[in-house]
Amino acid sequence: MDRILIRGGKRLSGKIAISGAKNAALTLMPCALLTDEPLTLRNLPRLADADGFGHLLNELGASTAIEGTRPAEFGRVLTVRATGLTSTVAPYDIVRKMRASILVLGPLLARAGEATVSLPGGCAIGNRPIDLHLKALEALGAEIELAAGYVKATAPGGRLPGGRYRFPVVSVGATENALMAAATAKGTSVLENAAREPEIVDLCNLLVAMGASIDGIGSETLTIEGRERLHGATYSVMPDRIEAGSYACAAAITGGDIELSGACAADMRATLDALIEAGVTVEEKKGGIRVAADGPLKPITLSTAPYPGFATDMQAQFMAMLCKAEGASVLTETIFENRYMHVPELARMGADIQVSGRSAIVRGVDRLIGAPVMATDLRASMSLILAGLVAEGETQVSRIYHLDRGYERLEEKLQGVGADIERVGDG
Ligand SMILES: CC(=O)N[C@H]1[C@@H](OP(=O)(O)OP(=O)(O)OC[C@H]2O[C@@H](n3ccc(=O)[nH]c3=O)[C@H](O)[C@@H]2O)O[C@H](CO)[C@@H](O)[C@@H]1O
Ligand SMILES: C=C(OP(=O)(O)O)C(=O)O
Repeated sequence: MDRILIRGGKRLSGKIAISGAKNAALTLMPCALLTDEPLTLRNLPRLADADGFGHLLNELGASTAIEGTRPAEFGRVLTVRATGLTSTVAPYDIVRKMRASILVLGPLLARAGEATVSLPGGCAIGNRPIDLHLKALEALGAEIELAAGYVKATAPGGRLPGGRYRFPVVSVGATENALMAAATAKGTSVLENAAREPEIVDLCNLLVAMGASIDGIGSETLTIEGRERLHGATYSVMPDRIEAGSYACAAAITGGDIELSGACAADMRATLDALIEAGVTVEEKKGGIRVAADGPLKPITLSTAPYPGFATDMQAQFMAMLCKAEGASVLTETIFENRYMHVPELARMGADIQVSGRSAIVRGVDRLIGAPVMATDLRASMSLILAGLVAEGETQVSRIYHLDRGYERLEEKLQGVGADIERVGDG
């Protein structure tokens, strides 16, 4: 299996092109199931998860064609044609590898009046239930049965009537499923306490481009007037705010100066505010964001929260960065119960982190030392890369398939700003 080797200690400077967002791409791709016309997505990131989602769409009978596969290109253009569906089943083997597969539930139900999707189960970062996805779909009129590890959802008479649902807690995935299901319902649907993440706004904008009627985009109340049918569209995936935030942490931890080209500051205020609080310079420029650090980092206190709060997907990277702050920081993870798996790996590199329940005290250390470490999930993996960039000696990160799910050509981008990093195989 491939590993990433990093020889730490280089100050990073230069420009990194930010890719299309994984978490947007994986909610835009299932929209192709809502129409028999082609859906073209530009700026699709070259990621294992986007490819995996393409396979799932193929499994359901949609064709997928990708352009822009020249190695030098970052964004790709994907066209999905779901002219006729041949299956409404998302099987266990696909769903267990990629949790985002659950996002075909709403669109299949809307398009075909039925969907059978494997229950995703837990994953390394926590339990991750889907009860709210199911409750929201029931409120829109779906009948739901659970059997043999699968959810079977049906729209009585073939089309959902639509309805009102108030989410008891903010759920990104459940809001996405409900939005897609409501887009072609017979009547009007109202989703209250909906997630407001920029990826939800991206989804709403695509649905509107396909002919949907959605009011309240970007707010916690979404009103969707169901349309008889949606049409095809051409749409660009938004820039990845988590990838941009991760490279911002790379600039900060190495005392570097990086321009994140294509990053959208408005989508990542909480991350930028936290960087500024940690003593990092953040400059919003036309077409990107410059992040630079020339003094010691300051300790900060952070708590993850739904958008516009500080993203859970940035917690691990900040934890690595704060290992180099002068003093003790406190991080609290409120979204997932088990998102501290990077802590023992960072400790192997000399980090001083004490976890107590949902909070972690990170005491800054003078030196991190390179070591063999193991990636456990996507953002945990990135925290190990960040620590490796500043550690003395060599860090070897194994199980990097996690990174390939969410960071397009990571080592190439980091090499481009001066990091000593490479991917090596076992052989
Ligand atoms: C609000 C939030 O930050 N969501 C994050 C979550 O989205 P993702 O869509 O995976 O998770 P949700 O937003 O649905 O989960 C938010 C919270 O609600 C709970 N829950 C969710 C669904 C459900 O049916 N029942 C239930 O109890 C979850 O356990 C969690 O505590 O992980 C993604 C990947 O890391 C992030 O990009 C999202 O920003
Ligand atoms: C955990 C993440 O993604 P997923 O929900 O695809 O596992 C993430 O993007 O940080």
